[in-house]
Amino acid sequence: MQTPRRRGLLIILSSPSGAGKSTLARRLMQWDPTLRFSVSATTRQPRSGETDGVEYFFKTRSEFAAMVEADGMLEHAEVFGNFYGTPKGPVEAAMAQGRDTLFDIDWQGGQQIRRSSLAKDVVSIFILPPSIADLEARLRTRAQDSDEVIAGRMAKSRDEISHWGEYDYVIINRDVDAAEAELKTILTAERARADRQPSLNDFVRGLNAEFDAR
Ligand SMILES: Nc1nc2c(ncn2[C@@H]2O[C@H](COP(=O)(O)OP(=O)(O)O)[C@@H](O)[C@H]2O)c(=O)[nH]1
Ligand SMILES: Nc1ncnc2c1ncn2[C@@H]1O[C@H](COP(=O)(O)OP(=O)(O)O)[C@@H](O)[C@H]1O
Repeated sequence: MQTPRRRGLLIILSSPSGAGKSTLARRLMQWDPTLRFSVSATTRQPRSGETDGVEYFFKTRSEFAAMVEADGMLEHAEVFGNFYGTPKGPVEAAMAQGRDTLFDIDWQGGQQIRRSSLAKDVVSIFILPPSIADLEARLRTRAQDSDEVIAGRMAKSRDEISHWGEYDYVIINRDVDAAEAELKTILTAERARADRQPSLNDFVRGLNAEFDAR
């Protein structure tokens, strides 16, 4: 029988809207196709270019409520007047297979997962913009949201940023290539740490057997 692999890690990315989480998540997925992106359910309207089941599962409010009611969400929260949540089944399946999952969720979701029984498998990373002027410029150049929606996201960004200290790592996304490199370094180190655990357990079991035999 094969030695069981370690459980998959839960890699949580949070940031104020426009700081660059989706861009960095996309780059990380290209770098490592074995990484699984957690596709959230949301009640917000799709943006142009978004496909149901790829960026999000787009749901009506009643469909979303039914998923919560059926205990189908690992975490869920209201963000910018819409509901967002992480379907639980695929995360549990990936963890059991030893596959790491990447989450693009807000601080409320990050906090719920860190406070759950899965906390020890979490690696959490907060992405900061280099400045608030840059943050606003990025939301505008993304050109996906109306002025009103952008103003709403800017108004919430201070609150989101105030949670940076709850995360394991913080990356300032000044240059996107540098931020990507930092993210890969974090992931590589955290994986090495998680990977050695099963073999170390076996090794220390061996040392204890040696004690017992003395
Ligand atoms: N708690 C929680 N937050 C989510 C989830 N999915 C997305 N979000 C967050 O909801 C916020 C808005 O996401 P979105 O509408 O895609 O806008 P964007 O971040 O500006 O691209 C972001 O902070 C996301 O990280 C989820 O499943 N749970
Ligand atoms: N380091 C960076 N420098 C300049 N623009 C960036 C940088 N990182 C991301 N962007 C751009 O900023 C916009 C917002 O990024 P996005 O990844 O959609 O943010 P979020 O998912 O956090 O809302 C996008 O147009 C993206 O191409």
